Amino acid sequence: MRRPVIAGNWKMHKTIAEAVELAGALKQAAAGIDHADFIIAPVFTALATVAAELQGSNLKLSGQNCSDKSSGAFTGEVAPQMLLDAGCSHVILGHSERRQLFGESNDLINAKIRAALTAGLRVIFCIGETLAERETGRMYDVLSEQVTQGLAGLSEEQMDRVIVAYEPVWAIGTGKTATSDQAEEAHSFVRGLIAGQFNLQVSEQLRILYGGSVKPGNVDELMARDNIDGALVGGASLNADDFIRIMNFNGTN
Ligand SMILES: O=C[C@H](O)COP(=O)(O)O
Repeated sequence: MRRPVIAGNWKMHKTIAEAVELAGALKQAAAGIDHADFIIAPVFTALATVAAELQGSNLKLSGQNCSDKSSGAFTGEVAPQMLLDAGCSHVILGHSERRQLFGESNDLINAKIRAALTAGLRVIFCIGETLAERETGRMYDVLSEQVTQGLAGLSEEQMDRVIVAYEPVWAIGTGKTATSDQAEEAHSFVRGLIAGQFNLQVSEQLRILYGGSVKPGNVDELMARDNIDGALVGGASLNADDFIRIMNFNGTN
């Protein structure tokens, strides 16, 4: 049985004060629920302050990105060790916005994943096809490349600290969610890839989250599917009521 994960990616939103207020509300809500792991990913500048707010909470803290280097003359970068230092247990890597807007390649994402795992972080590794890739029948090739190259060289022990998030790019921030059938099909394909690249046990233990316009109104249906182990939520994670409803999903698989 895989323990579900509900993660909120706050992207480039919220001041430190706003982040602490939202984290405080979520901390209170999370205290009463034990059916999943809960993770929030505020902006870098709010991490340490939010970490202090989350003391004693079952809500975990994540960075939204990190460098593949541990220190040095890399202006504007943040090392994995620095995320740990700020109170993070997780980091999101390979998000489609990083791939598309900042030109991150599968190789760079692989280097970041290795660096993050070596430092002791857990990784939420994002993959997903664009609409053009889906419509031209390249979806499976794209997912296959992202998984194979992104997770190249990782050990079984390291895979224990990796969560995959399948986020079809066409569903992110568009209000257009993949149907639960489309998501289940992609998740099942990804689990098969992991079985081939590692082994059956690693693939059975891997938690695969769905991301892309997850809302209070569709989370239960998604969470009810066999291969959907959680959600990576963008827009709806910025509102306490919406995210608390998502944390309280009803689906069973
Ligand atoms: O990381 C989260 C995803 O990009 C989903 O964002 P969204 O829920 O706003 O579609």
